[in-house]
Amino acid sequence: MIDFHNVSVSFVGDKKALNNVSFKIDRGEFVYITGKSGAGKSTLLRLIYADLYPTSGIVLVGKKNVSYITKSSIPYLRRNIGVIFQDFKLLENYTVYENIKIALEIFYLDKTHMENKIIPLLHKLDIFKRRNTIVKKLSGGEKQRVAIARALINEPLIILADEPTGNLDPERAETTINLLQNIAKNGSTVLVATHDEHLINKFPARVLKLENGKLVSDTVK
Ligand SMILES: Nc1ncnc2c1ncn2[C@@H]1O[C@H](COP(=O)(O)OP(=O)(O)OP(=O)(O)O)[C@@H](O)[C@H]1O
Repeated sequence: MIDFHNVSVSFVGDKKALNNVSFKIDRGEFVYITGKSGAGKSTLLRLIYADLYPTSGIVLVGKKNVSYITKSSIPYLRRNIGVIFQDFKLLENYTVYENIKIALEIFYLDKTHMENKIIPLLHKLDIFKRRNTIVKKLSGGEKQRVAIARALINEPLIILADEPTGNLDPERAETTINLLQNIAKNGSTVLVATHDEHLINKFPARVLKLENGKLVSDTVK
């Protein structure tokens, strides 16, 4: 599903944000990406949703080489990828419900069909009561749960989560990882960038560890 061959990324000068990284992730795998701040976790995720191209090496997503994806076909790639961003990237002046609905609109569902998809997910993430609230009035933890709902609503083949539990209390963080692991069991491929060793130990899975842009270990906890 995701295949990195000797991938490097340089932004400026000689320093590499990713340095000769290779790994393969199969369909339905749940994988943590760990490493200190600046190790390259976000850069690795950005390559997968074609927000960035490798400086050298090959990134294959579902057998497609992302370096050859044209700007006009990026939306087709992203239809299959749900991204939970560190800074949420929600529409702050829209309600919780509208933020999730917009992500579904590309599928042209009727109103009832849409509600039948959105409402159970709002309950699952414990944000149903906030469905008509404008996003800018929400707490950080609530915004994070909306961002998670928006990423999951299309049932994408790949879910990329950059510190998805960073703003959540420990109990909600555990619920979220549990939810993401269950989604992987249903066939989606899930990558979670996190610093949180406690969560990794509590919900063990494959761990790719980055240090200064290098992949230093690939282990199953
Ligand atoms: N747009 C950019 N321009 C220049 N340098 C960048 C850019 N984005 C990232 N970097 C650099 O690349 C390296 C890797 O950054 P990246 O954001 O991938 O790390 P990270 O592991 O996700 O960190 P964090 O946990 O703090 O989000 C860092 O040295 C960072 O300063």
